[in-house]
Amino acid sequence: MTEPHSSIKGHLAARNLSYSYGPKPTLERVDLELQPGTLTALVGPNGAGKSTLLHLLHGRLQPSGGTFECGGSVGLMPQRAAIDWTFPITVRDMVRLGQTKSHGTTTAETLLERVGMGEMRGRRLNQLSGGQQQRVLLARALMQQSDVLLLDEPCSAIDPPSREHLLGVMRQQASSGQTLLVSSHDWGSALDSYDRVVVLDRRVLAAGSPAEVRDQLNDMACLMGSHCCG
Ligand SMILES: Nc1ncnc2c1ncn2[C@@H]1O[C@H](COP(=O)(O)OP(=O)(O)OP(=O)(O)O)[C@@H](O)[C@H]1O
Repeated sequence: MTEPHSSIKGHLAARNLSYSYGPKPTLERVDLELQPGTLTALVGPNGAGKSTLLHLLHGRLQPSGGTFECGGSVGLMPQRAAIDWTFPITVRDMVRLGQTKSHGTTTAETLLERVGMGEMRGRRLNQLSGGQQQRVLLARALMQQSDVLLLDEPCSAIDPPSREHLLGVMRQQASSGQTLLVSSHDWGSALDSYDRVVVLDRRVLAAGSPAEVRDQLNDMACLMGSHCCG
């Protein structure tokens, strides 16, 4: 007998998902499928609805239409701007706040080492640079040990070596079976860091491997009369 998708750990499927903050729809009939152990980029212009989609999938917002199902737990790494960095705690305590399982098998120290912040575990949050804040947020998100992890712009405002480091950590997570969906402003060859890419602008405009998505967008631009396809 075929196993229903929703019971497969780390599988997530959304069908016709819609959401509006006001009279104008923010998301319209979004379909999305994430396979276990994959790293997917969610890209689109400012205001495309990327954060809104992540909050729907995390259960913080209720969809106005459509359904989604997920096999297992869902964690979220919020945008850096959503955090009060003046809160008077250390880096290590901040990461520990991510622990949602009472018998978690990983420690804040281990995760801080993985994101390259081991030596800064005793620092106060208000002493961190933007890139260091992103590393701490990733470590805190990994503390949740969720089956699916949604990351809201984890690579914004960081230097290229830090981006490579964080993407390397995300890739290791996917290799060990976690499903990751990463909202990003990456474009061009930077998309090749991901297994799959979903392009969102209120609706899903394209989805597939990085090469397939580039082709789909090129075809669309050609249909609209742009000169992109040479
Ligand atoms: N709490 C809110 N109340 C009303 N409108 C909102 C709210 N949050 C977001 N919006 C609007 O919904 C739309 C989608 O916003 P969202 O933050 O999901 O987009 P995004 O793709 O993540 O953008 P960015 O890349 O700039 O972070 C935008 O027009 C935004 O102004």
